Amino acid sequence: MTTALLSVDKLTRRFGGLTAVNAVTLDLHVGEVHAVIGTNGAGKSTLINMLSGEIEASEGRIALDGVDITARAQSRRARDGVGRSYQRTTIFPEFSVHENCRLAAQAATARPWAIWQSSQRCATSNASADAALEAAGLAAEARRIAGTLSHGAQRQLEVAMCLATHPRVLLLDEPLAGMGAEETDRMLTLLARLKATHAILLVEHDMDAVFRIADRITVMVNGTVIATGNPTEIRENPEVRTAYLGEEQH
Ligand SMILES: Nc1ncnc2c1ncn2[C@@H]1O[C@H](COP(=O)(O)OP(=O)(O)OP(=O)(O)O)[C@@H](O)[C@H]1O
Repeated sequence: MTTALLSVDKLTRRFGGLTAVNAVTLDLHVGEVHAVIGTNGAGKSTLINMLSGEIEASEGRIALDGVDITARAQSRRARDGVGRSYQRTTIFPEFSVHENCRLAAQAATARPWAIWQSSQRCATSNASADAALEAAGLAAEARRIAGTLSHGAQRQLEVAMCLATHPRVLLLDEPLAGMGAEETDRMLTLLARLKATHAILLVEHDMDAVFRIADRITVMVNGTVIATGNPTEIRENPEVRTAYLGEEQH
């Protein structure tokens, strides 16, 4: 097993009297898709929001490459290589596919005001956008207006926008939501390719897809991890079957 790229140790988040995430510990490795599953309100989005830096942890530690980043702001974490996608689509529909990626690349730089420079002069951002679209399988759509893409291709574009920021860790919040079978297949193929060079955390409700793509699965119930293991271990775990998969314990 490789050394973890992102280590999460006893991460906790309270909202008043509610403990949304309770002492969660997990590791993300390059070469692995690590899925986090759980029923509605289990704390999955809150966990991702803490890892990306959108909300602060109440307790616990997040380390990237062994360096404590718990107190770092979201913008700094993004520059350090922690990228995320969102549950809802965040593209600019009236801009081209390429422009969306270029803007994402520029926004992630240490000089965000460069966003006002002529796009032609932003050679680095253009190159990042080209590479991200290639990696996400969208190079042929670069000139299309983003809003005219299919729903599945728009979710692919969101992954491309994330890739344009040169992340090493990908935090993906329900990337398969609303997708048909063919679009799901395309996204899973993309994730299988990306995991060779990234550590991927996948929050997803589509259990068929999770069990197809995940190398490791963490199961959360009411903010607490009740099991972590490979798909076979999780499928056979009696506690998981009772608490989450809705089956009686035999
Ligand atoms: N900003 C907030 N203020 C108060 N409570 C919150 C806040 N954000 C989340 N919660 C609560 O924390 C708990 C965990 O929510 P969270 O959205 O992380 O769950 P989830 O597993 O992502 O659910 P879903 O699958 O429905 O997206 C829920 O009880 C939710 O109501």
